[in-house]
Amino acid sequence: MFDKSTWIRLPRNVLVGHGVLDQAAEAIEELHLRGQPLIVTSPTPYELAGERIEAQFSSWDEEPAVVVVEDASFDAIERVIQRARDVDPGFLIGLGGGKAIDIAKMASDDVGRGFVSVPTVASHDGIVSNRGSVPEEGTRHSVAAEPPLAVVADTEILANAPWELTTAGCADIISNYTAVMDWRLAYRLKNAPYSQYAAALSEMTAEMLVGNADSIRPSLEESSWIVVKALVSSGVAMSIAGSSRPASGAEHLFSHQLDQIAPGRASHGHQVGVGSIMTAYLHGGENGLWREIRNALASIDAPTTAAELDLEDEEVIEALTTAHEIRDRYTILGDGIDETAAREVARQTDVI
Ligand SMILES: NC(=O)C1=CN([C@@H]2O[C@H](COP(=O)(O)OP(=O)(O)OC[C@H]3O[C@@H](n4cnc5c(N)ncnc54)[C@H](OP(=O)(O)O)[C@@H]3O)[C@@H](O)[C@H]2O)C=CC1
Ligand SMILES: O=C(CO)COP(=O)(O)O
Ligand SMILES: [Zn+2]
Repeated sequence: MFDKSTWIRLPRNVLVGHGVLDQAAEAIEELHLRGQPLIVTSPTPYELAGERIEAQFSSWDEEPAVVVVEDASFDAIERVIQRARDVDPGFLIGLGGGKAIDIAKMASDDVGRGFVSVPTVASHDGIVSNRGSVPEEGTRHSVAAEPPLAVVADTEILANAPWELTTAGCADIISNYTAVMDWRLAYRLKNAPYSQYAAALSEMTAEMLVGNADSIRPSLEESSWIVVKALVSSGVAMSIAGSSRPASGAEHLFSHQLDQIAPGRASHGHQVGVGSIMTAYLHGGENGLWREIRNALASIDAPTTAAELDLEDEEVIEALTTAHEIRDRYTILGDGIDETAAREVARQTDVI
């Protein structure tokens, strides 16, 4: 068996636009995928788009099987894997937000079938990436998985999704600035594996999103288009790198730690956005990029303070001082930031 860890695996058909949901089966057929589809979804996306997807397979030999998951958990993945073993599908379709898509992604890996991502929210770059992430007992397990074979992102549906989910997706992209800074630091100081192409793509994606921030407005379909393209691009950067490094640095460690300290309080994207303000400050000090990041987040209505994340100041300090323990990934936090320094950075950046 060859070592596939260095292969670059990307989605082949990426459909982004108004009404493309109705082209899902065509995009799938074009990939020569055969057999019964297994749709993995959650309640709201199923209600919004389930019938339209199912109808497209009515002329196929076998109509789709459907499994609706309520929560993102290992139990839910196990249930989907069991269903997939019973159904023996040709491929899986993840229809929904990060919950349904991650579960479809991880189950498809387990049963050795491809999967197609049909996002109904643009909440983070997991909807197109080669990473799966499932919360369990207050922690989050981030694992390597296969990226989707195709992505079908209907901007009409995405534009009608709750605005906070779209701003979370934007913030996840804006955080690429600091992720790349951390990655370069780790490359220089620790000789961490580094890809110039992936870093440049990730940075450019954040720049383009910030450059288009004025066009990112609630219920404006163009906004969803800009955000999804950025999420796809970020996912591609991760696939080129073979890791989440281009899109996940200390700001993500901070967010993962918050998921343990204050589970369910704020979304992934919003947490990494605030983390990015503080880690940019640590990288650049007074005159750094942190103000630009904060202004970009504020301009798209994303949180920039602990209070806007519904967090106590002390929870932010605890997450900052313990974030380096989350995983073996060198960042600007080094082997840990002490409490006085954490308080200083959070105060200087107006996070607390
Ligand atoms: N792979 C990765 O790299 C990453 C993965 N994640 C994972 O992703 C998950 C979080 O993703 P997120 O997308 O926020 O969560 P969900 O999939 O839970 O979606 C968020 C909410 O939006 C609802 N919803 C979905 N689509 C629509 C729509 N079009 N209109 C109105 N409501 C809608 C869902 O309803 P309902 O529950 O009824 O279906 C849910 O209440 C977590 O499991 C997290 O661990 C997070 C970051 C990165
Ligand atoms: O959220 C991600 C990138 O935006 C994935 O990163 P992690 O590997 O830290 O879960
Ligand atoms: Zn992220």
